Amino acid sequence: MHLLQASGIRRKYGSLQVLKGIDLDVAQGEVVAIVGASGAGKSTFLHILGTLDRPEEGHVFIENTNVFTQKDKDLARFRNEKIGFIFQFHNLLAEFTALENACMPGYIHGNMPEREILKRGKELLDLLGLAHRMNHLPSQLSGGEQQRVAVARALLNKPSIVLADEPSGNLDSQNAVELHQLFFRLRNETGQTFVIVTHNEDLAGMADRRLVMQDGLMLS
Ligand SMILES: Nc1ncnc2c1ncn2[C@@H]1O[C@H](COP(=O)(O)OP(=O)(O)OP(=O)(O)O)[C@@H](O)[C@H]1O
Repeated sequence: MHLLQASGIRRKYGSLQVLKGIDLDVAQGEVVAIVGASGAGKSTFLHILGTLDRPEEGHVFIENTNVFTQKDKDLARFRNEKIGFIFQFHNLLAEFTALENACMPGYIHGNMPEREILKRGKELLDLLGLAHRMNHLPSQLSGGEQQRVAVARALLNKPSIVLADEPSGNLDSQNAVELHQLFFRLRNETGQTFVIVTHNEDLAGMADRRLVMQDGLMLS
């Protein structure tokens, strides 16, 4: 059984058929990269995998849950618990420290005692080489450090899967390489599963599978 199974995903905006029937199976512990020309539909597909958007047709199963049969409220809870997101622009909250930002999904989730949330946040920031930056505000961190805080935030609730959309798109090449290595380290050490949309061919080449999207279809 796959960790994630998407089948027959179709989505249109107005008369534009952006996704034309896409299937994707992802195994536990896999790192899958999706590449393709601008406008191919990669972000639209990733948003659907992340339950941020609903398809017109098709199904997504994550850990055996048929996600879109859930009501919006249940889906929001499921998303917070099971899915970690990393975007090109990290969207850290400017008035909160690195630690507070990393802990945010734990506070939203509301199931873990605060002590445990803080413990997990500190452990993750430590793992990501940010032990000495926990009490800094985002504005006091470099771009690479900010993106690593976003990675810690994505991992806080121990998600089943992390979805990343151009995660290194805003980083210089050195920081990009470090971030990419971090993904594989997390996979190797914790079995974390990733689906990553990227234009970065070095990252795509390192992935277990490099899939190509074109005009709303998955080519390989
Ligand atoms: N909310 C929206 N309303 C209307 N059209 C949209 C919307 N979101 C995306 N589109 C269109 O859908 C198509 C696919 O967009 P998408 O962002 O999924 O592509 P992409 O492959 O991720 O591109 P890029 O590599 O440039 O990020 C594009 O033609 C885009 O203009």
